[in-house]
Amino acid sequence: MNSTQMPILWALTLTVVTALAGTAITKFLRRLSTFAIPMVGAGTYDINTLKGRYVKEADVLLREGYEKFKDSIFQVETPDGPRVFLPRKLAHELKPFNRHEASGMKALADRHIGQYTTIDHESDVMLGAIKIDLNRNLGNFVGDVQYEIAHCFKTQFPTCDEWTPIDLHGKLLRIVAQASARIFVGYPMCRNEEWLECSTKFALDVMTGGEKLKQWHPWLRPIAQYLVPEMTHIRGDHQRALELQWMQQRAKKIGDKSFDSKELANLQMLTATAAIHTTRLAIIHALYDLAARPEYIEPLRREVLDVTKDSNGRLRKQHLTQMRKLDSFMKESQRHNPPSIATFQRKAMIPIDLSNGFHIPAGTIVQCNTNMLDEAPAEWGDPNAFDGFRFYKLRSKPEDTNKYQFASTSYDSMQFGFGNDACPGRFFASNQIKIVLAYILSHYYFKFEDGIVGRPKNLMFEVNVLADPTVKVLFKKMR
Ligand code: HEM
Repeated sequence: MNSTQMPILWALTLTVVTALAGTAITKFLRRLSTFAIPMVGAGTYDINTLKGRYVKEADVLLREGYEKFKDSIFQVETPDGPRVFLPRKLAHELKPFNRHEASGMKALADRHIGQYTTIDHESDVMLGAIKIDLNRNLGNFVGDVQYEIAHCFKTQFPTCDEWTPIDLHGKLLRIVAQASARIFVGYPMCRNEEWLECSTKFALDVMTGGEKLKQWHPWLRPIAQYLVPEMTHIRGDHQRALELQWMQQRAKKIGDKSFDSKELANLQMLTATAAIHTTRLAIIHALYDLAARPEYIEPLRREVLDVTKDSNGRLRKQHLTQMRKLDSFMKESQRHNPPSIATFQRKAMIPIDLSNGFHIPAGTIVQCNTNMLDEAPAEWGDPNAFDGFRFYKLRSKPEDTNKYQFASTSYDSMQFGFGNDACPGRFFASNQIKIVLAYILSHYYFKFEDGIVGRPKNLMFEVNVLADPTVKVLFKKMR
């Protein structure tokens, strides 16, 4: 062997030894992170089958866990290691812990290796921007959002003079991104193609980049991140977001100097990401539910036209409040098609002891099994049926008129999470969804393309519920 080959040999040996040591340590840590609680499917399937099942059919797996272990804690094998699922009732016990003790953001960041994908943020600036700047001004935004949505339909949608198949996933991504940007970054930036592209692609880059980087051993990730193209895209997205102002203004207002402008740009991207994909998906689910149950279309159209009859179609905040049937339909659609079947995810930042004696060590991620439809209160009626006016009827009692709204969270409605750290953007989302649906109901007829019978089955990616992107809905403009 000559002298030039020696360093290569050493490097190779070192890499192999590092990888072997890393694997052994990972296995050891994995054993430590396994809890003395039942594992769904253990004894029936091998570990790889269980991981695969979690990716493709977590809904079936969690149902099995629920039926077998009912009110007890169980764990599920996932590609990231075992995950602890709490029965919904234990959400009450985690509620008193603040975000620095049980953090939803840290749970999300862990899932997508946020230290690399740049989503590891626990930020009062971002929450203030949403809870204060956005939520206190919702009424002022309605007109602008309606205008932007109308502009999008005119410029982005085909004319639909005849029945025209529409790829809702693509079209609504653009519409929701632009309508949200109208408020987040203002006009004319909301029509800036570069911003729209980076705010819509960021989430995908985070998810895909995170999954690719996870294939590398944790010790090699600091270097491997430069080999994953999505990571390069993420850095580019941040650079572009740097030009924007919203978060800078909020940080200035509260005198917070701990964030440099790069981090503020990151928060801007995070907010857009949290807003766009969730809102778009809720609209698609509602449209699929409407196309599958066309008997709801006319009553909802009537409601939209009735509440706006004195304003020439121009929407104001109180009109959205008056759309109670639409609100109910949206909530029922979300009950059947939640964004995730395991909301209320928290990473314990301190050790937490539950009343049943279960000890959650610091660093553990727990989540609640929140989508068992049959756990609904008896007064809600048949829990498994799709009743688009279920919540409209429940609100008819004077004392319940402000309950059961799309954006209300409760122990029985955890689709937006639960407690102090439930989704802060839900009121904004509720308005955006109503404005888009009201626009569609008052301008288009729509139905599924021929051959689609009933409600298309959703797809699962882990605990996330996705609407089938291959389904086309036909649109025809009203005359
Ligand atoms: C239909 C649309 C939406 C759905 C289904 C949704 C759902 C959720 C859920 C389930 C959570 C976790 C809550 C918890 O763990 O308790 C969450 C958190 C969050 N959402 Fe939303 N969301 C939506 C729209 C939005 C919008 C429009 C924004 C921004 C304007 C937004 C910003 C956030 C943020 C910043 C958090 C983290 C909150 C925290 O850690 O305290 N979301 N969302």
